[in-house]
Amino acid sequence: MSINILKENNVRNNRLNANALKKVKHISHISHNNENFYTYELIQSIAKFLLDRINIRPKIGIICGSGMGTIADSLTDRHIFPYETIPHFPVSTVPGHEGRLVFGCVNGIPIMCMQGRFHYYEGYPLWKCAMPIRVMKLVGVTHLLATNAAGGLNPDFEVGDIMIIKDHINLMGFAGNNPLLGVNEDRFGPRFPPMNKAYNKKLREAVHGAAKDLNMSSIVKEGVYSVIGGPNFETVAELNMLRICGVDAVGMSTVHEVITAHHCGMTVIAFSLITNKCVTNYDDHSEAKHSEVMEAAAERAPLIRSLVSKIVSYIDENHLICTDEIFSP
Ligand SMILES: O=P(O)(O)O[C@H]1O[C@H](CO)[C@@H](O)[C@H]1O
Ligand SMILES: Nc1nc2[nH]cnc2c(=O)[nH]1
Repeated sequence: MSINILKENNVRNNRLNANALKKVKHISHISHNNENFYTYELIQSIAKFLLDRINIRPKIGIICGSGMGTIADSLTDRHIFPYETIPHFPVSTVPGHEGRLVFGCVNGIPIMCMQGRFHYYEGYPLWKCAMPIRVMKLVGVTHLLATNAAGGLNPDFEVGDIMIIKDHINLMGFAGNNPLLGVNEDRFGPRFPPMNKAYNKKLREAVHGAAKDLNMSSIVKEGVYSVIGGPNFETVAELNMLRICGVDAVGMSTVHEVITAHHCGMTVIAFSLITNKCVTNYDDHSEAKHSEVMEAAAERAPLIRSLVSKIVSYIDENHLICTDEIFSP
């Protein structure tokens, strides 16, 4: 090929790339649901809105699962933001999710707590459900503690057990639905984040240690969580399929938050409260009910608060000094 043809090809390619980039720039603000993605600057403005109104600078974020809002109620020196008062925030629509961001302290350690999370089945795309995690990141949070209520699929699990999540199966991701959809924002993290170390091993061990101190080791298990989109609970056949795939507990949340947190370099620990045993045979006439999920959560509330308090102290004592991973916007 002559030098001239090569030059012409280069010019044409550059023009095509420029056009493609323009297009991508245009669509980068449009989601599959034809709504705006949150830009980095918008998330920054939400973080600033919050930081301008509080005195503490939390490094630990907590998400309260269904019926576990008392974790937030037990914080001291609270500053509460109902979601509807925060610019660009979605609102909570699920019973057992109060819908407030609560800043406060556990054992004197500053915390940013979501008293109520967002679920896909509420009609929000996953990137919107997970947006508060990015707000946490820009507020300065380095460690995320996510809790949820889940159905126990492992036959050894009982109602009231706590399952430390060691891994997940992102069923919604299999179908192409992911909180990281859209043009990647490099200031948060890489386009293709690995997920094999999403649930921090050291913190998982620390939770076992905390459970031992609290004399509750017999109810603390470890396992794989899987997310379905909801809002219906699973069929018998679906549950049997999930069990064959190695799932120990099933729910409708958390995975989008964990992916988003891990993507932006946060250290993650998560646990499920087993609020019901999954119905895996046709002769069992019991049915999953949200009211029972909430009752089981209320019953375990004091133990969960004690466990959370121990985990927070552990993170404070052992992890926050390690600042090399901390991201600066
Ligand atoms: O995962 P969290 O928010 O704890 O809630 C769980 O409980 C609800 C069903 O009872 C679903 O939303 C499920 O995901
Ligand atoms: N998907 C799902 N979510 C839950 N949340 C609490 N229990 C359950 C359950 O059995 N299935």
